[in-house]
Amino acid sequence: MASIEIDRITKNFAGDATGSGPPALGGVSMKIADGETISIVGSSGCGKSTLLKVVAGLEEANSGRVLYNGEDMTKVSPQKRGIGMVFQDYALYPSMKGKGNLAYYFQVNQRTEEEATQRTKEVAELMGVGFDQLLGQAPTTLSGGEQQRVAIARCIVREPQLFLMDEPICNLDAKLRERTRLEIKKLLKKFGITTLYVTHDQQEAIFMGDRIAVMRDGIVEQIGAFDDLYYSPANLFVATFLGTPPLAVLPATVTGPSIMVDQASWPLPATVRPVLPDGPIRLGVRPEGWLIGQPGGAELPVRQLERIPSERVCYAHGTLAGVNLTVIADLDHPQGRPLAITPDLDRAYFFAADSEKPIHVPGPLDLF
Ligand SMILES: Nc1ncnc2c1ncn2[C@@H]1O[C@H](COP(=O)(O)OP(=O)(O)OP(=O)(O)O)[C@@H](O)[C@H]1O
Repeated sequence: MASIEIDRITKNFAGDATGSGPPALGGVSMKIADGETISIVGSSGCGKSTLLKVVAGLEEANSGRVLYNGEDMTKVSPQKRGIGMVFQDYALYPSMKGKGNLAYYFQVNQRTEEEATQRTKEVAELMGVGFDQLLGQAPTTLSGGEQQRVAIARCIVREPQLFLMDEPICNLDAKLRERTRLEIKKLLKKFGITTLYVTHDQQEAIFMGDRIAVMRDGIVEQIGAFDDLYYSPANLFVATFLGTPPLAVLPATVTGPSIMVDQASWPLPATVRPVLPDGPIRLGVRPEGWLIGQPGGAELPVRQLERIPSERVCYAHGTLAGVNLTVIADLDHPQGRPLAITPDLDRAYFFAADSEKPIHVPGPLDLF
C-alpha cells in the first residue's frame, strides 16, 4: 500500500511544445493518502488520462515528480511500480480462462499455488454471486462487462500498492455498472488500495471517491469531499461542473438590500447582504434551491417536465432572464402551467459579474 504525492507535474505533448495550445498537464499537484480513493472528473481532453499515465510511468512528465511513499518514481519503470491498471478496453490474456488470468501473476513471480488459490477465492467471493462461473470461462466467451470484471479482479489479486482506473465500467449497462462499482469499492476498502479513479459519471465519482478532483485544461481546479466542492466551490467552473441538473447562473443586480433578476426583486438575507457589492452580479441557484409558489416569485414558463417517479418529483425545465434552468416541482405539476419561483437566497451562490471568483457560497449545509 502506498501514499502518493503528485508534485507539480507538467506535460506537453510534441504538438503542444511550441505553445500552440495549453499543456496537457499544467502543474498538477495532489497528495493521496494510503488507502484513499480519489475520483478525477473534468471535461473531455482536460488531462485525466495523461495524469494517470504519468503516475503509472507510461508517459514521461516534462517537469515535476511522482512519489510513492515518499520515494521519487521518476527512474522506476512502470513494471516495477506495483500498480494495477484497468482501462476501458483492458484486454485479458485470451488463451487463458478467467482463473488462469488471475493466477498468472503468481506463476511468473514464483509465488505458491496455495497463495494464488487462496487469494483468487477471496477476491472471487467479494466479486459476488456468479463470479466463480466467469473464472471457468475463456475471455472470448465472456461479454465485455464480464471481461472487465475479471480484469478488475486480476488487478486486485496482485495486491497493487496503487490502483489506476480509467473509466473502467463505462462500457457496462446501467444495472451492471451499479453492481460493479459496488464490487470495486468493496474490494478497494477491504484491501485498502490507494486509487485514482477517472470517470465522466458524477454519481460514480461521488460513490467511489473519498475525495474528488475537478480538472480543467490540465489544472486541478479543486480537490475535496463532494460536499466541499458542491457547497463551497472554489470558482464558477467547479460550481457549474458538479451537480445534475447543473447550477443555473443568472445575471442579477444588487441594489442595497435587494437583488433583482429580470423583473423580480427579492430581499437579501442579513448573512449575505453585507458582503455583496452594489451593481451587477451573477446569482447561482441549484435545482433544489428554488422555492415554489411564494408571493413575489418570478414566473417561469415550463418548457418541459421530466418526471422522476422514484424521487416523487419532477424536473421542470424553463428559461428565466435568458438562462435555461431546472427547478424541482411536484410530480403531478400540470403540463403547461408556469411556476412562481423564488431563489432560496440562504442557499444561493454569488459570483462577480466579470470573474469566476465566488463572493459568497452557502458552505456545507446543516442537513439534519
Ligand atoms: N499521445 C498524445 N499525443 C499528443 N497529444 C495527446 C496525447 N495524449 C493526449 N494528448 C492531448 O492531451 C490532452 C489531454 O488528453 P487526455 O487524454 O489526458 O484527456 P482526458 O481528460 O483523459 O480526456 P477524455 O475524458 O476524453 O478521455 C488532450 O488535448 C489530448 O489531445
